[in-house]
Parts: sequence; C-alpha cells; structure tokens
Amino acid sequence: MSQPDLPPTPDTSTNYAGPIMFRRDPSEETTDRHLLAWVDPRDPGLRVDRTVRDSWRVLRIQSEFVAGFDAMSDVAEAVTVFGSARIKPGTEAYRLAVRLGQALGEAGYAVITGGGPGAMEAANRGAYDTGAQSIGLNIELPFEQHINPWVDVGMNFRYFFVRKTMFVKYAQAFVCLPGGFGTLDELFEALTLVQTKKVGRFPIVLVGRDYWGGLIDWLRERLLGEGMISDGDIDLLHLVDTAEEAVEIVKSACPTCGKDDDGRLTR
Ligand SMILES: C/C(=C\CNc1ncnc2c1ncn2[C@@H]1O[C@H](COP(=O)(O)O)[C@@H](O)[C@H]1O)CO
Repeated sequence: MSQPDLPPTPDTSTNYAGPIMFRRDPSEETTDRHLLAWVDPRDPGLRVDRTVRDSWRVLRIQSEFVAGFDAMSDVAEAVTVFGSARIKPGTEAYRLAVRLGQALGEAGYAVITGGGPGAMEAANRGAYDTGAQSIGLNIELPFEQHINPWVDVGMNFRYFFVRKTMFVKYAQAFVCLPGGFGTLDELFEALTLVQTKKVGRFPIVLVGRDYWGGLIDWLRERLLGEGMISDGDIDLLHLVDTAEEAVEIVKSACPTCGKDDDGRLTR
C-alpha cells in the first residue's frame, strides 16, 4: 500500500571507489579509468594531471597492495576460480560452479573468486557450504556491484592489476569455468605467467570440453601451427568436464597442498 506521507523508496544502485560507496551517482568514472586516461601533455590546463596526480596515484596503488596482502595473509592452500559473471542460479552452469567450490573445499583448498555474481558466487557458495575459506576479490566497476553473500573474506579493489596479483600470488592453481572476456583475460594472463616461468607451480584447468574445445583447437591449429607458441605450451592447459576431474588435476600437481605434515586437511 502506498504511504504518501513518506518519501519514496530510494534508488539503491550502488557504486564504489575502492572502499567508498556512492549512491545516486550515475557516473561511469572508476579509479582504473582515471589512471588509464590519456592526458595531452601540451594542454597547459591538464598538465597537472600528468605531473602531480599520476605521481600521487602511486601511493593509492601502494596502499591497495598493502591492504590486499593483509587481507590474504592467513590464506593457506587455495585455488582461484574464474568464470562468467552472468550465469544464473538454477542453471546447469551454476550447479557445476557450486559443485566445483564444494569439491575444492572438500579437498582442503580455500576458494578465491572475483567475489561477484554468476560463477563467482556459485563457487564461493560451494566452498562456503563445506566450511572452506571462501574469498572474494571484488573490483570497482562503473555499475552496481556487491560482494556476493557467500564470501567470508572479501575486498573491493580499485585497480584490476592489483587484484590480479592477489589471484595469482595466493593460489596453487587456476580453474576456469565457461565465461566471457573477463574469464579469457584472466585465463591468458595465467597462461602467459606460466609460459614465461614467472610462476612455476600452476596447473590451469578448463572445465567444459564442449565450451573450451574450439579454443584449444584454434590455439593448436593457428598459434602452434604458425609457430607463435611452442609444442609444450598447449599442454599447460588441462581440459576436463567435471568438478571432480578438475580437483584431481589440482591435487596431482601439488600432492601436499591442502594437507599438513601428517596428511590432514589444513583448513
Ligand atoms: C556483468 C555482471 C557483473 C560484473 N561483476 C563482476 N564482479 C566481479 N568480477 C567480475 C565481474 N565481471 C567480471 N569479473 C571478472 O571477470 C571474470 C568474469 O568475466 P566474464 O566476462 O563474465 O567472463 C570473473 O572471473 C571476474 O574476476 C553481471 O551483471
């Protein structure tokens, strides 16, 4: 029933700038966007943007690394799960992501995701269900954004590259569920880090032969076929169909991960 003496329910759409929340602000600005904006050095009115503001931004970036390292300091063995922000509860894709979170949790791993909706939420939900640590590293975006309710350690990052450092530094493996540009970006960053031996310990697992198979075929035919990558590079990717297979690959790459000296789960 309407109550004319009360103000209308507010628009609750929410934007974040790092830890700061804004409502009723339709701006598409984000901190990343300010950092990456090109500023013409010949424009005297904007010169301060390059000479002063960019230099000072370094301190904010530094503080985000410090906060991220602090937030993650208690994380033991963990697996980072990537996947579409768009899949919905009730779908097969969502159930697979929940099952993946559960299987990783049951095997003793903490689960790290981007903290958002879709496959991230589902994997956090599965991990949370098993009592495993469920971590969400969210990112400031130019539209409404919240950390999903199944995250028990969460952080909201301003900068994509700081957040990506946390995904890699605190995980023993990456598992990619079907996804779009964001998932592909995260997958190829991981692949490049392993290929260039910046990280050495990483299995990268793709779940969904049907979804990823075409990409693997293309990588083999074009990139390998035309000498853009080496023979072993394709083998960095493990293609599976089920959550259980994914966990087996993670475990076999790091048999002691998730266990203490007596072989007990460490969570
Ligand atoms: C588009 C929608 C929500 C966006 N919210 C996100 N929150 C946190 N992390 C995100 C979000 N969107 C993308 N990511 C990151 O990229 C991967 C998923 O991207 P994709 O393009 O959907 O594959 C994911 O792993 C995150 O790290 C829904 O309204």
